[in-house]
Amino acid sequence: MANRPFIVGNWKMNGTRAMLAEARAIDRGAARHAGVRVAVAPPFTLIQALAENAETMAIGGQDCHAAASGAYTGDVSAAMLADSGASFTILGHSERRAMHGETDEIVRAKAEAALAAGLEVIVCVGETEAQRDAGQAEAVVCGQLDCSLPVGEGVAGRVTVAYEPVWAIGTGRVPSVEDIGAIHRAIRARLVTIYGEDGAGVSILYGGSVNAANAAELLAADEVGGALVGGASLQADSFLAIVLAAGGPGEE
Ligand SMILES: O=C(CO)COP(=O)(O)O
Repeated sequence: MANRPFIVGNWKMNGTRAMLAEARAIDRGAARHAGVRVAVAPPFTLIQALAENAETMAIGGQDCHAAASGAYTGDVSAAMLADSGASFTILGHSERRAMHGETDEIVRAKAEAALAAGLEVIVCVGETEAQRDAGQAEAVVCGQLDCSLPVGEGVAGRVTVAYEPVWAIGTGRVPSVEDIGAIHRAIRARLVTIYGEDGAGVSILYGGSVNAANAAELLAADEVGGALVGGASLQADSFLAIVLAAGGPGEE
């Protein structure tokens, strides 16, 4: 059976307790669209408050440390995320790869730690504009999959891949539906190489300037199993419009 469409809001470094009402509105909307799996990844400081109030949506982190505990000032472990009520974490976002020097190897170590703590993982991959212009998008993305995905028995069922072309994040620019389909097909083929037949069941999300107006078209591209949404996830209205586009009419 195909997975439910998966729509994930990545709040990045946005949100204080003033956002709790918005989160509640998203959760109520998620309850009306049971055909869609809805999740929000707020900053660490809001995970517990959102998780305590969420009835339908899943709550996750945006990163975790690879170690279980220790002298890592400012970091948060996967077990701490789980303890706060998170059920998943995003890993290897391009902003962390670029601004925090996260390599594929670091992302894989974090993913292994997250799985060990009982979390699901959303592993992000994506090429820069220069890499796309050089015709390397597919090779870059497949290399990231090869080296940053966790592997092992039963792992594929707890992994989601998010394809986020770096040049489409926060820019309002999106690849053509054909280009999204082509790279998602390549990702699917690579997932099958990595995970065998279990790779066919891994959800692949598209991320990068997804909004209420373009969601239906982007979500219809080949092998797109949902969306990882930044800016448009910060308001319940625009985020729920994307959820609606993913699942068709709800009960409203
Ligand atoms: O990076 C993203 C989600 O992880 C995408 O961000 P935007 O939707 O703001 O482009």
